[in-house]
Amino acid sequence: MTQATVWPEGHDRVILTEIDSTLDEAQRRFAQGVSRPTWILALNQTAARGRRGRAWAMPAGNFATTLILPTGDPTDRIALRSFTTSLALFDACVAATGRVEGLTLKWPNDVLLNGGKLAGILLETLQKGGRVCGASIGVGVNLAAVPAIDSLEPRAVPPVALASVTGALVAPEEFLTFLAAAFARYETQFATYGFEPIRRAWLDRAAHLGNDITARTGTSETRGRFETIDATGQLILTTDAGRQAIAAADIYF
Ligand SMILES: O=C(O)CCCC[C@@H]1SC[C@@H]2NC(=O)N[C@@H]21
Repeated sequence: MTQATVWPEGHDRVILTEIDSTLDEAQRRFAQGVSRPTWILALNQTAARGRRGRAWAMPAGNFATTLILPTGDPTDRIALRSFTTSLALFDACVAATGRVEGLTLKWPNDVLLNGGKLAGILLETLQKGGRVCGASIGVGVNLAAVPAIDSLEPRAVPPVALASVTGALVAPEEFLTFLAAAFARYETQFATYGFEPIRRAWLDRAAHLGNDITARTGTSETRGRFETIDATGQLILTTDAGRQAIAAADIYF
């Protein structure tokens, strides 16, 4: 069962049949002048990318969007949108399916369903004249199908599709409204109360909090107990060498 949701006031949307990557399209459109939050939804992408230079495969029926978010915020505050977006994505999945069972968040911003990767986020900054003046937030969700399994890296969380686990067949256009509405709510909360309530909400939904996990940065690995995330969104691990704050890494359970 889905709940009625309205498109958020002040946000624009563009729906494209096909594009190389919605992140690239966001850069192009921002360069031409975009002053309001603008969601670019593509029904197919021919050159989509994921975190750390990986390709992102998009079977038919899956969800791909990039939000152009014009903002004068400094880059450390822009980076925290990674957490507001993952919370919004979590809520959009609940709204689309009517269930919360099995949904968790993996640092920094993946959404897991029954331990499999349902959705990922890639956040980049937007610049004009060498000055950062916005974010492009790319979101991919396996709504209908999982990408080919041969593209999976060793130890990576296997992909999972919303339709096969929950039975919910959600159109990308419908999912976009759930996501945009939830994002607008978190954006208001963030602007009003700062990061702390976002941080707590994120931790409430965190996968493997309190367990030993491995953080891989380039070629080095750190294993420790996943204690929390700090006020800047860094991952805090308690390791044999003491407490460590990690700004960017891939996580393995
Ligand atoms: O590696 C990840 O987990 C992030 C995946 C982000 C994929 C989305 S799909 C829409 C947007 N356009 C892209 O080229 N990538 C992002």
